[in-house]
Amino acid sequence: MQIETWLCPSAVADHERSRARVCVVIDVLRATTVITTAIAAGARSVTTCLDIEQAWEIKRNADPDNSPLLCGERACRPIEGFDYGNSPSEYSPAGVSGRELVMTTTNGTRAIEAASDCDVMMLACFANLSAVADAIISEMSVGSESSAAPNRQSDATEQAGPTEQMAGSEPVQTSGRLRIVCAGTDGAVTGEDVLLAGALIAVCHRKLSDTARFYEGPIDLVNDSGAIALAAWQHCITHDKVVDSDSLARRLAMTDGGRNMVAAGYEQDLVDCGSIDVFDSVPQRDRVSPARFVLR
Ligand SMILES: O=C(O)[C@H](CS(=O)(=O)O)OP(=O)(O)O
Repeated sequence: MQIETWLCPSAVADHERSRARVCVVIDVLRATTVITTAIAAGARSVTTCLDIEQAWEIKRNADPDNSPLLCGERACRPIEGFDYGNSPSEYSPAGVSGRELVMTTTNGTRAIEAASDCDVMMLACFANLSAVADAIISEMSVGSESSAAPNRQSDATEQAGPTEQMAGSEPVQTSGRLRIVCAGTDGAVTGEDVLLAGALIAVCHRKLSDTARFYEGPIDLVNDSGAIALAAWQHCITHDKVVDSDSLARRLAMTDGGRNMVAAGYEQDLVDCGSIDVFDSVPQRDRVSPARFVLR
C-alpha cells in the first residue's frame, strides 16, 4: 500500500494533488472527533459545509419533519442559534440519535473540502483509530472477502517488538494509494493531527506486517510527510511516554491545537479527543451526496 500524507492542505505540492482512491481526513481537535462521536451516538448523517449561512440554508430547505440539527464553532465557541458546538461530550445518543446533522467548523470542514478529490473518504480520530485502519485495509485489500478480513490490534500505543508476529495465517495483500490529510489550524501544521497521521501509519503497518522494521514492510511512504508523521508518533511513545489515553491527552495539551483549546476553556475536550479506540464507527462520505457522512 502506498501512503501519501498531507501535513496540512496548504502544504502540498501540485504533484501531490492528483485524485486519490482512498482519503482519510484528520482533525483531532476537534471536527473529526466530534463527527465520529456523533455517528457513534447514532446520528443518521453529518453534512459538512464551509459557511454558517450555508448551514442555515440547508436547514431552511430540509423537510420540516426531518429538520437537521446545526452544529459547529467559530473561534472555538458555539455559533449563535446553532444546536451544538464542537465539543465531543455534547453529542449523546439522547440528543442526536436518528437525527441529521449539519456542521461547519474553522478547519475540519475546510480540510474535508480540500481533500474531496477521491473515491472513498473516511474521517479519523484517536477514538476510532483501529477501526479506521481496519476500514482502510478492507477497502484496499486485494482478493477474496476472507483474505480482506482485518487483523485487529486494539492497543495503538503498543510498540512492535522484534519477535512480534501478525495474528492470522496469511498476510493481507493491499494495493493502491491512500492519502492522509491533516487539517492543521488556519493553514499551519499542527502536532495533534500529525501525531494521529503517524499513529494511523503505524497501526496499518502492524496489521499488515510481521516485521517490526517499518521500511522492510508492506507500506510505501511516497512522500516525506508520512515519514515525519511516523517519526513524531514514535517519538511520542518512546520519549514522551504516551502509553494510554490519559498520557495522550497530556501530550495533546502541548500542541498548537491543544493550547488553543486550553486558552478557550475546553481543556476537558482534550481528554475526549485523546481517548484511543473507544469507537468502532467510521464516518464515510456518502457516494451520492459528497458532503454527507454516514456510518461506514
Ligand atoms: O474549535 C475547534 O475545534 C477548532 C477551532 S480552531 O482550530 O481553534 O480554529 O475547529 P476545527 O475545525 O474543529 O479544527
